[in-house]
Amino acid sequence: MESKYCRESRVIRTSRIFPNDMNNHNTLFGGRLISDVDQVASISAARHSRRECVTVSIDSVEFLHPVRPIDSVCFESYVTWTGTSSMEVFVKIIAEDLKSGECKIAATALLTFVALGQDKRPIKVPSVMPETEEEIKLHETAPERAKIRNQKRQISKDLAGFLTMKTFNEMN
Ligand SMILES: CCCCCCCCCCCCCCCC(=O)SCCNC(=O)CCNC(=O)[C@H](O)C(C)(C)COP(=O)(O)OP(=O)(O)OC[C@H]1O[C@@H](n2cnc3c(N)ncnc32)[C@H](O)[C@@H]1OP(=O)(O)O
Repeated sequence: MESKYCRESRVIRTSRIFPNDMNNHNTLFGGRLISDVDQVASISAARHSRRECVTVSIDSVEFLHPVRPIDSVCFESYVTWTGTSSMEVFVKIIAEDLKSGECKIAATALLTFVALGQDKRPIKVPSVMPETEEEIKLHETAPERAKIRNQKRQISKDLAGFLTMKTFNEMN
């Protein structure tokens, strides 16, 4: 299977902030930002695999600076690394003060998507060829993050096996 460059899965989307997107601190609501991150990242996963993709894990979201009503917000995402059917997607969120032009990295996120075949089961995806310094850094450090993800997944599975539906069943 052929490999693909990070730039082939790159998505860039810039938006304004509207009153409905704000929290009670008058800054961008974190949940709103995560929803947009998932949307943008899912397009990168689809561009890389040209398959239907599902989010299996939002691995990290770091809120570094609040986004204010005067800012525009730019999402940049691309696939950094792939396993067999899984793809790690990095998202960088840049806030631009539209009055002064000052730009800040407001947040970063890493997500994992899985490509599905016609049978809705995981299917193999192309590997990644990084080119820029940032892409190379993210690509080289990805196997270690994948190892941690798999450990966390096992812990979550073990916990799910232990959880009870008792309260839910009693209340419904
Ligand atoms: C081309 C265009 C088409 C257009 C078409 C139109 C459709 C337009 C739809 C738009 C869509 C928008 C995108 C929204 C995205 C959602 O909103 S998706 C909704 C939320 N997500 C879900 O519901 C996913 C639920 N999970 C699942 O269904 C199953 O876990 C899956 C994905 C089928 C995988 O099944 P499984 O039995 O767990 O498979 P398994 O072989 O164990 O693992 C497969 C891979 O997934 C990885 N993995 C699984 N779980 C995890 C986890 N929790 N953490 C990390 N890695 C994991 C494994 O490590 C493995 O990786 P590889 O070694 O293959 O690289």
